[in-house]
Amino acid sequence: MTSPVSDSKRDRVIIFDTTMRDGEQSPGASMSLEEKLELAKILEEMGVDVIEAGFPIASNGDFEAVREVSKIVTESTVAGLCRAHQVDIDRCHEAIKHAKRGRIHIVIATSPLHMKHKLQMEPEAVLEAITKSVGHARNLCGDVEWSAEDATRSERDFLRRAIETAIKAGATTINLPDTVGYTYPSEYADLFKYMVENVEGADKAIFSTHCHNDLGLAVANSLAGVQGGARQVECAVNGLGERAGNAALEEIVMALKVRGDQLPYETGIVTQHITRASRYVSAITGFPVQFNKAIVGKNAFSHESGIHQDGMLKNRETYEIMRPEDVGQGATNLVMGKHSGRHAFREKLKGLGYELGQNALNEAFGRFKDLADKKKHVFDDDIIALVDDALARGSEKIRVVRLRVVAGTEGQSAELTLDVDGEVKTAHATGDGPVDAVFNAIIEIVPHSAALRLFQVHAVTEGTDAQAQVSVRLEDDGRIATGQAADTDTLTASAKAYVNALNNLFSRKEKGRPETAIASGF
Ligand SMILES: CC(=O)SCCNC(=O)CCNC(=O)[C@H](O)C(C)(C)COP(=O)(O)OP(=O)(O)OC[C@H]1O[C@@H](n2cnc3c(N)ncnc32)[C@H](O)[C@@H]1OP(=O)(O)O
Ligand SMILES: CC(C)C(=O)C(=O)O
Repeated sequence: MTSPVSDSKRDRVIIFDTTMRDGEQSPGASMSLEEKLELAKILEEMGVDVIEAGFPIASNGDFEAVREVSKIVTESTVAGLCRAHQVDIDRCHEAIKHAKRGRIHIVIATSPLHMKHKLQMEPEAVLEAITKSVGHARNLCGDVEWSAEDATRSERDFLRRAIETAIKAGATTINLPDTVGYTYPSEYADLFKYMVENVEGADKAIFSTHCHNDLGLAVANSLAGVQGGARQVECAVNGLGERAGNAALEEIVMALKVRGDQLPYETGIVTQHITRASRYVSAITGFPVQFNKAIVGKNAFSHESGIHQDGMLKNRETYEIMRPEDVGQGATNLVMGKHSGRHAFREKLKGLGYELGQNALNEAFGRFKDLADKKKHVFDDDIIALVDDALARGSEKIRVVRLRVVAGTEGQSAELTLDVDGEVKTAHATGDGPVDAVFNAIIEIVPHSAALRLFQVHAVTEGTDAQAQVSVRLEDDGRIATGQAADTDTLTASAKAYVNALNNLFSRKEKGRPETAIASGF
């Protein structure tokens, strides 16, 4: 007979990870033996209490995975799943017998629908199968979990009898799965409360949740189950699982940690390992983690809006209810984009080594907003390029005002407007290619004898929307001047770089300096 579960066990929630069993039931999420062994190590290090490593009767591969995981795991309990069949249980026992702590997990359905159509068994025969299977398992292993498949669509009184039968036969954990993700939080909480209060022998077992996400309620339902008296939660990393998945381990754990005022139960999870586990599972299954996924998504701790960024800079708790470091996500990320404000921009520049005065900051901020309107991602390198560009442009006499280029198979021409010492001038030119046409237009507006010695383009960042960074070198009478510019439009960047080089050349001439001048410090 099992003994009552101690009070200390009821103060904590046991985390039962089923990524390798239910998670692997997701079509396309198969994992190799090596991957499962590595995952088992990660889960153990993370402090998972029970690792369900497979369904040993399902295949030799599953058997081997449960057996090998059992051999290497020493802290966590290793469980294998079985139907209420002796052959399944014996095979499972064979696999977990190497574990320091092994668990046999038996499932059989208790809902009228499943019993009638799937099992084709009378309810009384199901009760008999529970007695036989759980009793057999208990003779082999001291830790037996029994699951009432489709518990949430089962008749309450029959479910109560089935649970009592399982406990009487020696089950130490009673799992009430919401197999098809059908239940509601209040209903699920009430189911546990009712069973904990009414099942004879309830104090001899730990009650457990196992929720599927068909209605997106898996995590909410699991927490409601805990509210109702469950002290084990079955879940999977990244919410992997059959169909729409299982309750996500990381969400359950952090909801318990962050809102201990609502559910004052500890877990043994070292939360700093959560992101590593998530990334590993995503890598081996090939299932990407959506950007806005709670806890482990790329954007979970990223802030782009100016008002939020300003709040974060003043006090991070304004917009973060947990710290990214606590889940192994690194630092908070203030993403620079079109919704960012001056506070965040100034902070970003400080981080990049720039301290600008108010006017220069405003000028750079205006250019940044224009860039962010054009470009989906503004990277640090983009900001460096535009600030350097703005600094370089500070003292120039010639400025690009407008550029229009026609390119393609019909020929190339450029219509360019420059501000030359306050006078706005426009020229129209053709050329051998659009860049040549742009440079010819500049020469038409500002006639000069300098020769083009270098024209170089490279992308500041990746992607077709990347800024082009253009370098131009001009030589006139032994004087060399270089100009650089960056823009999402390569031709605009080319015009600005050329004009920048001209400004430098003229400035050198005025100062009588023959040496090389490099306009901006990229
Ligand atoms: C809710 C869950 O996630 S439960 C776990 C689901 N996971 C899996 O099914 C993955 C592993 N499964 C498998 O590899 C295979 O289904 C096996 C090896 C278990 C069984 O394969 P097969 O013997 O070919 O049977 P098949 O899968 O076609 O049908 C299932 C049989 O098990 C019976 N069965 C289903 N659940 C149970 C159960 N919990 N206890 C006893 N019998 C059950 C069915 O009634 C059916 O019996 P029948 O052949 O007499 O009609
Ligand atoms: C085996 C059980 C726990 C299950 O996966 C379910 O009912 O969803």
